[in-house]
Amino acid sequence: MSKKTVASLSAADISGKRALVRVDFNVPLDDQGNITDDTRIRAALPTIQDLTQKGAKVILASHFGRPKGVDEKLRLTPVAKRLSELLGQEVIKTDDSIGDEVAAKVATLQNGQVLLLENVRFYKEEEKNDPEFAQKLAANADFYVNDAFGTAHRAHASTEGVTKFLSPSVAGYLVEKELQYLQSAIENPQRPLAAIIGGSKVSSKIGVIETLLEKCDKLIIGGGMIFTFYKARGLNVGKSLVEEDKLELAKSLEAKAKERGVSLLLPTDVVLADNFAPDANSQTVSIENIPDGWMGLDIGPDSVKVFQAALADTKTVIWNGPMGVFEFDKFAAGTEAIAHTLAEIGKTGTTTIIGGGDSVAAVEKVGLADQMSHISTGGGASLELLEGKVLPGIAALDEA
Ligand SMILES: Nc1ncnc2c1ncn2[C@@H]1O[C@H](COP(=O)(O)OP(=O)(O)OP(=O)(O)O)[C@@H](O)[C@H]1O
Ligand SMILES: O=C(O)[C@H](O)COP(=O)(O)O
Repeated sequence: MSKKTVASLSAADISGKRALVRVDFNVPLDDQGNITDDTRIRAALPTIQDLTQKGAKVILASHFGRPKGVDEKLRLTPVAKRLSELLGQEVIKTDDSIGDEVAAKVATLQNGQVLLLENVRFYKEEEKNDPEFAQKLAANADFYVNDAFGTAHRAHASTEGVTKFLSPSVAGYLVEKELQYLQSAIENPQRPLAAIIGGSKVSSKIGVIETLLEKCDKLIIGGGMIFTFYKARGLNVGKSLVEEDKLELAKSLEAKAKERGVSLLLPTDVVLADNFAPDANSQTVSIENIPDGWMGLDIGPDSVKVFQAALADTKTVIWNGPMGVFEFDKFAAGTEAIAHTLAEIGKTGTTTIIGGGDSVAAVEKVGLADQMSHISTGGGASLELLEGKVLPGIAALDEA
């Protein structure tokens, strides 16, 4: 990575200095307000601990959800509690992200102490990347660290704007690791490189499919988007999810794959449901035999075998998006089989990268997260990086 990193800052550089650290603590909560997955909090620990060990005063900033103004349900209080447990030290929490209360608490910070600001999105200025708001955030700190990979694709005040007011502005360990895996997978991969793209709609994955067609040797497609490809081939898809306005696009992607010599694989069979429900009646058919009135919610066992064979000799695999509606147990087998396949080929040295969002949830559901080479903490951010886009939160950091 060509960006300056937190690792390059010595204790002599930062002891006693105030670090504004942007993290992504946008974690899921249950109905009672309990954190159901603290992965993103744990992922920020190396940076926080490095800074505290070097004697910096750490001021953490994060968004939480998409509030419109102050929202009591979207305060970062449960996050502060969890972070205190994980760090084994008290995390001071403020009720605001700027202003007098914050300044007063920051003034009392000792070297190595950690403070968490309130949800920065309580101010609409955050998402507008308002320079005045960015300046107010920066006012409490001496330098800036961005470790919020999951929000690096947003040009917001706390991810981009603050860098204009703080120096140095450096990347944290999580950002460094995410870039190292995701960038090298597309720029300099061990080949053969396979990409597995799933999820609901082709429209949300066009950019990534187009970029990956330029880079990978094999492209495996699953999830709801397969039916747009089938319909474009003239097959009956029953009442499966189809984007009628993307039929031509599906045809052109298949043509492009052929032209480039990329092997584009679609499922050969699908698991159908009579309605979109966890207890729907189901049947497995080959893709030529989808009857009217049924919808495809998973890839079938034959497809799994075909995909496994295609993946067997790969050296790098990038996976983004589930193969089916894995939230319903009855339609989770295809996604789970792919997770197991990746765990298997990982044992023989293949680099396996899971690109955020629902595919991560699926890998965690089957307990295979620790068997993957890299699990991204960013859904949208990892997708944009794989699309070859510049992430504003990274671009704004100092060059190494
Ligand atoms: N055959 C299908 N029909 C309808 N929905 C499907 C089908 N297959 C998968 N899905 C749904 O697609 C959704 C995931 O799609 P999405 O494009 O958001 O994936 P993702 O990129 O992994 O997630 P994220 O957007 O969180 O990063 C899941 O909720 C899943 O139920
Ligand atoms: O969960 C995420 O993908 C990130 O925290 C970014 O959140 P956002 O999509 O609301 O900007």
